Order: sequence, then structure tokens, then C-alpha cells
Amino acid sequence: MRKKGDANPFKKMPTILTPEELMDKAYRRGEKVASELRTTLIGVPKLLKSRTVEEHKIRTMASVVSDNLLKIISKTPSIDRLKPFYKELVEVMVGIDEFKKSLGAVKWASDLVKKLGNEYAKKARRAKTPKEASGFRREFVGRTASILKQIYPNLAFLAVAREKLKDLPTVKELPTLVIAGYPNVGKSTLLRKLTGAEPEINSYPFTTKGLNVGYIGEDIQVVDTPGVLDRPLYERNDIELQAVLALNYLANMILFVLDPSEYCGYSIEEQLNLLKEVSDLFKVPIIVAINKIDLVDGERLKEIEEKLKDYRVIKISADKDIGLDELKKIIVDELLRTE
Ligand SMILES: Nc1nc2c(ncn2[C@@H]2O[C@H](COP(=O)(O)OP(=O)(O)OP(=O)(O)O)[C@@H](O)[C@H]2O)c(=O)[nH]1
Repeated sequence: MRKKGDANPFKKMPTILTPEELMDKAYRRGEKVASELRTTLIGVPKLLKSRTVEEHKIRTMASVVSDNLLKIISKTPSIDRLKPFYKELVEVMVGIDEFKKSLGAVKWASDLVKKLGNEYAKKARRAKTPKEASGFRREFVGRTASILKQIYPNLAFLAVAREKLKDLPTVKELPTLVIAGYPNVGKSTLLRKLTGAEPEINSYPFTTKGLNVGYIGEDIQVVDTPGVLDRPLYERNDIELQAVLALNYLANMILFVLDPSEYCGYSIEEQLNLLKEVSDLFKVPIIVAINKIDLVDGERLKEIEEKLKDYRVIKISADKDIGLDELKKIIVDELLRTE
């Protein structure tokens, strides 16, 4: 079986501190180390004592700042190694270039603060007077604060990016069926019936409803897309469209659900137009499920099937459990075969 891949890779990104918060944290840790040291250095000559205290203060502050920045980088997934689905969404939501640039700036600052920490710690250790030792420490603090100020825009960008990206849907790296169709045609009923359990609800960029994800056994992922693939594309702005297009990287097969009873509130013509759009947009096999067959007579069904001659069609009732075993078999055969 294929590796399942993990959850949304941005979930692990740490909270990004502001420069002030980070300096504060470093300062407090430095003070703590210094006060602990002072108690162990009672009786030590004044110059030696202040050299030691300042050196350790500098080293502590440098590593708090440098490690904190480094943690942002190590806990952020490498953009170049992201799955195409996530990569596409990062591009749409925050921009890959700016994202990489900001991480680069953070790395630069982390390295520089570490280097300065070493330099100033050595200087403090060799200071000629206690005043000079504390002067070196103050200089180090000033330079560190100004480095952090310089990367403030990058940190702010990353904080916003994290906020947006941490809620991306959790999808696994499995053969995936994407369900499309107008609202109320029976998509979520079908998802529930196909996957057995209540689907996991994930948010999805630029929609209010999100993605619902379920699994057929351990091998197939089924994604329902309320608010994403359920209305004509011309009604969407560019950014929404790109979020729809990102599904191209997720879908191995589309199940388009059609409601022949039109109780969903959309005419057959409207539904066929959306089907045409979806099939033009996605370069993967499409199956059309004519749902709610319990609500229409045979004559009407024939008429509709006639209009779907170009598609692979299956007639079902999600609610009344008609044709679902056959549909499931088609999905499993198709997805595990094309894998
Ligand atoms: N009679 C009948 N009703 C059905 C069938 N399938 C779904 N329904 C009903 O149709 C209504 C809409 O079904 P949903 O599964 O919520 O539709 P949806 O497409 O997920 O709707 P959105 O979440 O708004 O996109 C519900 O009241 C279902 O009970 C069916 O095969 N026969």
C-alpha cells in the first residue's frame, strides 16, 4: 500500500514571535542565567565575575534568538518538497517567492545573531573593566535588536502565512475521488454512504464550507467539495478559480452527482453545463452518478441518460441505497487500477 503521507504540513509551524517579544524572551533568559551565576560566584574578584556573567548572558541571549528563528525554518515544510496540491495552494494564498524570501531572511538573521553572540561573548571574556564587559553586552543587544527590526516585515509575513496555511485541509497521499455537483444533489449523503463514517470536515481557502474527507477502507480517499465545485466557474474570481484548479493535483477521478428530480433547485440543463465545465477542467476520468432515481420515472431517466451519452453513467439513490455497491466497485477498480 502507498504511504499515507501526513496531515497538512503547515500544522507544525511554530507561533512567530514579534521582534519585541523575542528580545524580551532573550532578555529574561539572560537575566535568569546571570542571577544564577552570581550566586555561584560569590567571593570571586569583581572583574572576573562581571566578565563571566556578561559572557554567559550574551551566549544565552544569542542562542534564544538564533534557535527561535531556526525553529521557524526547521518546522516549516520545504516548499520544493511539498506535494503539488499544497504547493499550488501556497502559491495562491501567500505566494511562493515571498514565502521563500522571508524564510531566507530569517535564516540570515539566525546565523548572524549566532556569529555576533560568539564574537561578543569572547570580547566580554577579555574585557578590561566590568564597565567594558557590560558595554559589550549592551552593544550585542543593540545589534541583535536592529537585525530583528530589519527582518520584521519577513516575520510579519510568515506570521500571516502561518495563520492562513495551518488551516489547509488535511489530505492524504492516496488515490482520490473528488465529488462534484450542485448543492443539494446528495453529495454529502453519498460521501457518508460510500465511506461509512462521518466525514472529517476541513476548511478550504476562499470557501465557507470547506472540504469533507472520508475513506473507503484504507486505500481510497473521497473528497466532497461543497462550495468549491458546485457552481459555474464564470461566477468565480481568479483566486477562487485557482483554489478550484488546485483540486486538479488532488483528484485521480471525479464523481459528478446529478439530481434528475431537480428538487435540488437546479435544472438538468444547468447541471449539465456544470458537468461540461468540470470535465473540461479536470483531466481525469469522470463518472456521472444520476442520484435520487427513486424520485423520477423511467421515461424521464431515459431522456436524461440520452443527454449523457458521452459519459460513463451509473444510476443510484444515495438515500435509498440503490446502486451503491456497484458504484463503489467501479470506484475501487478504477482508482486502484490507474494508481
Ligand atoms: N429521495 C432521495 N433524496 C435524496 C437522495 N440522496 C440525497 N437525498 C436528499 O437530498 C437532500 C440533499 O442531500 P445532501 O447530501 O445534503 O446534498 P449535498 O449535495 O451534499 O448538498 P450541499 O452540502 O448543500 O452541497 C437531503 O435531504 C437528502 O436526504 C436520494 O437518493 N433520494
